[in-house]
This record gives sequence, C-alpha cells and structure tokens, in this order.
Amino acid sequence: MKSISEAYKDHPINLHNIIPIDFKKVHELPESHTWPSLDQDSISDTSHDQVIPIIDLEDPNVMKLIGHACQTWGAFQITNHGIPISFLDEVESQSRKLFTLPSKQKLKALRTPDSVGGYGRPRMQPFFPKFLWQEGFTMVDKSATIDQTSKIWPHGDHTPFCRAMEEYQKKLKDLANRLLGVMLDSLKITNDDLRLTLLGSSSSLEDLKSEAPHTALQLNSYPACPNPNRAMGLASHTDTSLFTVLYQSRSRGLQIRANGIGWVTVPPVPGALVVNIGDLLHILTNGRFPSAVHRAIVNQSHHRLSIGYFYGPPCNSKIAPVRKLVDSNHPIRYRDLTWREYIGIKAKHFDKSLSFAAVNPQIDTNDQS
Ligand SMILES: O=C(O)CCC(=O)C(=O)O
Ligand SMILES: [Fe+2]
Repeated sequence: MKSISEAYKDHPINLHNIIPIDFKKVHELPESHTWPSLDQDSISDTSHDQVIPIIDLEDPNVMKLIGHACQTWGAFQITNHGIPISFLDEVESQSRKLFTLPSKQKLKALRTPDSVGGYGRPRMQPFFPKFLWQEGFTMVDKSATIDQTSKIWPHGDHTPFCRAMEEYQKKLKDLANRLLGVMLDSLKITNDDLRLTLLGSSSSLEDLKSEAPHTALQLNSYPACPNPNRAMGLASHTDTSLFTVLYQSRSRGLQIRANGIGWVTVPPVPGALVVNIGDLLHILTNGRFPSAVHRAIVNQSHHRLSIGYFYGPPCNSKIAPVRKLVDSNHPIRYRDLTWREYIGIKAKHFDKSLSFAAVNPQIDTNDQS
C-alpha cells in the first residue's frame, strides 16, 4: 500500500455525511443536530481535582512522568516542547482564516466520498443519528492540500496557509518522534523490538528504516453554538493513530473519559500540547497504554478551533503487541493485523474496533458507551 489514503477508498461515505451545514445561517440548534442533554454525564474541571498530568519535557524525570501518564490516563499535556507559542498562534490564525470563509468557498475543497483529505464533516459522522457541531479540514498529502486550498484561495493566496501547515507538520514530526522514543523507553522497548513488531512480511529491515511515519493534520472548527448543552462537537471516540498531538488553543472543549470518574475537561494551558494515546499504540503495548476515550464539546460564546496531528507507523506496517510485553502475567490480547485491516475494522465497527482486533473478544471489550 503506497499511502494510507488507499485504505479509505474501500469505505466510501455518503455525501450528506460529508457536507457541513452553513453554520453562519443557523441561529437555533436544528433538530438534526440536537443530542440528548449533556448535563447527566458531564463534569466540570472546577468541581473535580482530577486533571490529566501536565508534563514539562525538560523535567529530568520526564520518562517516568510520561510512562505513568500513558499507563494511567492514556493522555497528558506537555509544556517546554520547543514549539513557540507565536508559531502556534500563526497556525491557529491560518486555520481560522479558512473556516471563517463563506460556506460556498470552503465547499470547493470538499472531501470526496472515498478520500480522507479536504473539507467536510468528521469521518465518524455516519455512526450517529444526529449531526455533529463540527466542520473539519484534513491534510494527508502535500500536493492534494495545495490543490484544494488553491481552489479556495486562487491567485496564490493559499501560500501562507500551506506554508504554516507544512512547517507545523515538520515540527510536529520531530516532536512526535521524540515523544515515541520516551514512551518506548519507559517500557524498556528498544527500536529493534519495535521494528520486529512493525515489520511487514514483505519488507526488509532497511525498507522499514527508510520509510517515513504516516501522519495527518486535522483542523477542527466548532462554531459558537446556540444551545451547547444539546449539541456535540466530536462524540466519544478513540483515535486511529499511535498517538495524537493536539493543540486546543485557549478554549476548553476537550474531555477525556477517565475510568470510575467520568468525563474530565482538559483545561487549556497557554502554549501546551495535549497528547492522546491512539488505538495502534494500545495494540502495540498490549493494552499497557490505553487509547484515550475523548470527545469535544462546544460553547455558546466563541468559535473554538483545535488542531490534531495524527502520528502513525509506516503504511505497510504490521500491527501487533510487542512480544517483550507478553508473558504469563500479561497474555497476548491482540492478533497481528495490517494497518489497512485495522482501518477497515474501524470504518465498520468504530468504538468496538479494539475488541474486533482482540484475541479474545469476549474478555477484551472496548465498549465506550
Ligand atoms: O477538538 C478537540 O479537542 C478534540 C479533537 C479530536 O479528538 C480529534 O480531532 O480527533
Ligand atoms: Fe480524537
């Protein structure tokens, strides 16, 4: 498989699940977007002292802190990560420029039913009877992004947007490589252990070394909502990545579901980035790092943006628990899969996907309801 986009071609999405409404024209929450009230299951960060860890990447104990956060929460925030807040502001402002355009212009970059890149509703939309209060723009391929954004902004006006996104992805790739190193060190997994696990049957070790990780950049826009308590930005889900690095800027909205506690708001910390463990690292660590169940809620007063960087292994990888983490106390939980296979499972089974990858689905449920 040359690119992960090809895997999505087998799972086309109906157009009505792709085309967002024109949020500027909506002054009351439409019935089609009205969800059950959030009051019952939502807790606020002020009423609870459980806050996901905030970790300084320059802390001498960083490996321990990250390892602990990954095992207990599957999520944490990082500061001192080397990406200046002024640059994060620039990326946010370029993203805002795109979403504040008239709907007609954004639709010029609409995702096609069988692709991942471009403008549209979230890919999880078909799993829900109600529409989400969200519009997104996904970038997986540089030339496709240039193509799409030059339709939105003709005469070269797409350049500042593309330049900022390109630069951001470069910085995030370095940061994500570094984070993966720390996470694996915390479990005493060496690069060789990982290579043996990720190795596709037809690739040589050298092929794998030279292959780039697969990544995607996802801009999420949540316009101010007339009735936020009955709307949903992104419903409960886990990410299909090794892990995701998320910038949620200055407005709250991200919540992580913590076992035995419920939904915990991740408070925005200026300049910090949130790291969420995804399904692939959950499988690779044999469940040692649980993939974080999370969602995004919306608000009445302002237009919230978030920017997710999804970091995955090379496209041809085989996904399997690292054998070093399997012993008589920790029996193997997941079978060997190709990434393409897992994308197929996720496209069909969404929140039940991990149990479809499990050796013993009865025991290994990942029911997020
Ligand atoms: O907007 C957020 O805070 C969450 C975004 C998210 O979960 C995603 O893009 O997968
Ligand atoms: Fe997510």
